[in-house]
Amino acid sequence: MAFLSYDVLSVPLLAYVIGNFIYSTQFHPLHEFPGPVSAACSRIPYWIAALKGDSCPWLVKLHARYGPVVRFGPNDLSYADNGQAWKDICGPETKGRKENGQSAVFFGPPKGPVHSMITANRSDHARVRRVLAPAFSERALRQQEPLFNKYADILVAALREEAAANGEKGVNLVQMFNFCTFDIMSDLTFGEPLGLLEQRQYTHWVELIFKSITIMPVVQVTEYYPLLRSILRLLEPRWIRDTRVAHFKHSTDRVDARIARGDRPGQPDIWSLVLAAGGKQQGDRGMSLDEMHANAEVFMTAGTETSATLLSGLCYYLMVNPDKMEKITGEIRGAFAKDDDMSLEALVALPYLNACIEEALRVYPPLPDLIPRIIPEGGNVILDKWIAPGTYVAVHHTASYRSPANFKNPNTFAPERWLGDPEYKDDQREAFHPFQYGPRNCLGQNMAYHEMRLLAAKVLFNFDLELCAESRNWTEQKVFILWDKKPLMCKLRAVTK
Ligand code: HEM
Repeated sequence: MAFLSYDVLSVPLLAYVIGNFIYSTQFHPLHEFPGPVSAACSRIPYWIAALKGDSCPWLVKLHARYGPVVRFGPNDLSYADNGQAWKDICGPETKGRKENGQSAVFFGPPKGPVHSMITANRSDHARVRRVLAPAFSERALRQQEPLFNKYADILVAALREEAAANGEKGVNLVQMFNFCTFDIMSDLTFGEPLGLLEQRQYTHWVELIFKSITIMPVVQVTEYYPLLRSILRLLEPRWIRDTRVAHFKHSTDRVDARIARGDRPGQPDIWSLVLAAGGKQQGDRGMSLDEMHANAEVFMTAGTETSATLLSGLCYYLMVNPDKMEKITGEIRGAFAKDDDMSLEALVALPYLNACIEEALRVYPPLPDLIPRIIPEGGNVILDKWIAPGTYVAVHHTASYRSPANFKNPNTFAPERWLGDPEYKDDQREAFHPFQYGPRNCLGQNMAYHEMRLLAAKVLFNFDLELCAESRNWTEQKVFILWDKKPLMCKLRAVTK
């Protein structure tokens, strides 16, 4: 009897496996694209890598083996070409071509009643982006300069205290940069800091932001399989739902309080610039209060950890490349007599600082993996090949930036490649888009550059940095959408001027 039931179950299962194998590898619209057979038949190999935090090196290896286009799941293509794929995948809608959509599976369901700009449909995205743009313009950044300076100075003072208190034990730079970028963004989004630099510890709310990012692959698995999603939603313990609601409410309450308080004279934040430009109108010219809530959450995740990651990576690569460290500190310390001289404008003019930031974005991009788009109805052409609707397509950041076909000596930290060094004349710069490409690229890109220049310059102006032995292999990290960063321990010695 047991033998019979075994047969009853195993025969259809075997038929499914064989049928799926034949369809996936011979008849599926993507069957001609190279990649592992197991990945063509099932998304499970990708999920295993993603859940272990290994999807990034897994995809880099697949590109090294199969070339610039890899089929890494039944409906999934990853690209690492010399730049055209960015245009074909993330470029704007044109007359004959629809925009590829954002993936709801990748980003998960909205936290509140409406979508943030990240997952909004094309027309809502364009409207919200237009409304928010004045708060991220060069003009706005100049008005916000005193705020950036204030936190940069608090960071330097906090580092001085930590260095004095910890001596040879070292200071965790990852944490200090996170404290600073969260304080800055909270001031810009809620009109008040979180006080992290002051208290030198994360609040529960910030810890939950980090946790919600690391569980993203789990959310993605459940979003990918609708039945699994429905079952898990039914089984979800009440406390998880309550925590999610409370977390979102924490930021909506803060936005509401900020709006009720009104503007702080002479201290423009994001909302004062948006509201001054007529932002909070209903209809097609403004954004609703729900949208303000949803996008405040985005600013607090997209605009904090990313810049802190780059700054940590930059310091690490400089510490392990003493010749580059000497050049950059020479440039910064030679250009300014005192901290107050470091204006955002003056820092734009430092070539080596800017080249080091660019190179750190290449070797340690804050979003190292891929952000997929979905091919819309009717299909789209990518790299001269028609791709069927419903396919997930993405450019892989790390595979593109570490490809020897795109960058000479790809694993070497060489800021000189951004300064016209003839050795790097054949580098494929069009492949490099750490802030993504097209109408949904990073809205905060200019802000990020100014912030990173300022914080890097202030730290390197005031301190000599030395890597602690325990952080020697710091870049060996897992990736759960973002780098799962270990502490970056380093000894700081105040520079005497
Ligand atoms: C080194 C620092 C940063 C990096 C590498 C970075 C990277 C990115 C990337 C790759 C995207 C595209 C995501 C997608 O395809 O959906 C993005 C979007 C975005 N980023 Fe950044 N970002 C950084 C800093 C910032 C900062 C400081 C802000 C300020 C608030 C910010 C705000 C945003 C926003 C609002 C979006 C969504 C744009 C849209 O959907 O139109 N980012 N960022």
